[in-house]
Amino acid sequence: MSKECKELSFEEIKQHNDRQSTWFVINNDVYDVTTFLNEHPGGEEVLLEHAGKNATEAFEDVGHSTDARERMAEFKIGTLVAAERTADIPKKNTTEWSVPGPDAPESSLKSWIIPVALGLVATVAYRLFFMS
Ligand code: HEM
Repeated sequence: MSKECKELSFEEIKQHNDRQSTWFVINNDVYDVTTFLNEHPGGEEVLLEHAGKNATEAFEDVGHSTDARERMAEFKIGTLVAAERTADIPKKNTTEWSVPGPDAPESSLKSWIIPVALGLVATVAYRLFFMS
C-alpha cells in the first residue's frame, strides 16, 4: 500500500501530539507537520494545539490560501479510517456567488430604481445647466 492511501485511526493519531511528532486531521486526511512547525507562517503553537486531533474547523476558520492548500499535500501521510470520517467542512475562502432568480423578493424593484433615478437626475441637471 502506498504512503498516501494508508488508513489511520484517531487511536494512532492521538499518540502524535507533541513537537517530536505532530499529526492532525484536516477534512479526513491525516497530516504529519513535524518538519513544518518552524516554517508555518501562522506559528508552531497553533499547530501544536491541534496535534493528535481533528484540526479541520480551525484550519478552515483561518481561511487558508490556495497556496497553503497546495502545500498541505507535502505533509499528507494518509486518510482517516472510514468509520471515523466526518462530512467535509466547506472551504471558507471560496466565495459562493449567487444570482437572485426572477422570484427573488425585491430584486427586480431594487435593480430598476437606482438606474431610473440616476437617469432622472441626469436629465434634470442637463436641462438646468445646458438648456437655460
Ligand atoms: C498542513 C497544514 C497547514 C499548512 C500547509 C498551513 C499553511 C499556512 C500558510 C502557507 C499560511 C500563510 C497564509 C496563507 O497562505 O493562507 C498559514 C497561516 C496561518 N495558519 Fe496555517 N497551515 C496549516 C495548518 C494550520 C492549522 C491546523 C491551523 C490551526 C489554527 C493554522 C493556523 C494558521 C494561522 C492562524 C495562520 C496565520 C493567518 C494570518 O496571519 O492571517 N494552520 N498557514
